[in-house]
Amino acid sequence: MNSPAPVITIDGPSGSGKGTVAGRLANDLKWRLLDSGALYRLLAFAAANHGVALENEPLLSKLAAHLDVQFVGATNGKAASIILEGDDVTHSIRSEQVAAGASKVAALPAVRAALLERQRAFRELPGLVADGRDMGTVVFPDAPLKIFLTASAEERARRRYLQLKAKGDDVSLPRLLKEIRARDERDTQRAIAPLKPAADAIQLDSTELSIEQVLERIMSEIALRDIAG
Ligand SMILES: Nc1ncnc2c1ncn2[C@@H]1O[C@H](COP(=O)(O)OP(=O)(O)O)[C@@H](O)[C@H]1O
Ligand SMILES: Nc1ccn([C@H]2C[C@H](O)[C@@H](COP(=O)(O)OP(=O)(O)O)O2)c(=O)n1
Repeated sequence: MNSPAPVITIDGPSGSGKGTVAGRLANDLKWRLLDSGALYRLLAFAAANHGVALENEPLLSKLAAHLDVQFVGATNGKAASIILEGDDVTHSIRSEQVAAGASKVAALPAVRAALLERQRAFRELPGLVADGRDMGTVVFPDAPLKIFLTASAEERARRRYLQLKAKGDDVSLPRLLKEIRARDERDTQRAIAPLKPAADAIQLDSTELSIEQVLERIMSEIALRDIAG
């Protein structure tokens, strides 16, 4: 039997650098990229469009199963654009309001079940880099390399502040810190697939590391395991 495509999972809380690092790795390795958080964001966004309450588990899981989404130009690195039901939502799903909604719908077991196979379908040769909360624990438990990326809440809020400000958003640092803490709490305390490191994950605290230093550490783990050809 052929062995499955290798997967590198990068899990961790908001602002730890998962998306940036996953995108860079996928680009360098020429592997596929799964931004699993985008799926939960898209669902929260679609729910708002269709007037579906964020607590309505049966309807949300139906919506999740039939989510009409295209990741355009996503051969490697980040998707150039994300199209939901024909509309370009690449930027609109990145607000903290949508993120809070994503964190709410993500706590519903039927929603997670509806999105599971869609996520696993991203696993293709030569390999996949997957970022999220439960990539190493639930979606790809057999991944040969699992990273759990963290940073202090203050540093993560500071990074998000700079990121949103650079986009021209009207943001407040104390409010972002509060929102990040609320999301951390919801994501770590939920009963299903909570945010936590897999038993075999390598934990990296990026508070005092640059993006390049985080990448170097991960590249050395890849080399140790000989998983990227
Ligand atoms: N190690 C780091 N040092 C400084 N800034 C970082 C670091 N990692 C990521 N960033 C920046 O922080 C912001 C959030 O990073 P992102 O990758 O979106 O985090 P996540 O996907 O974990 O929420 C981005 O603007 C990114 O450039
Ligand atoms: N694998 C995943 C990915 C995201 N989620 C949920 C929980 C998160 O707070 C939201 C948004 O995730 P996303 O990774 O886009 O958020 P950040 O970029 O880290 O701020 O979705 C999840 O439950 N499981």
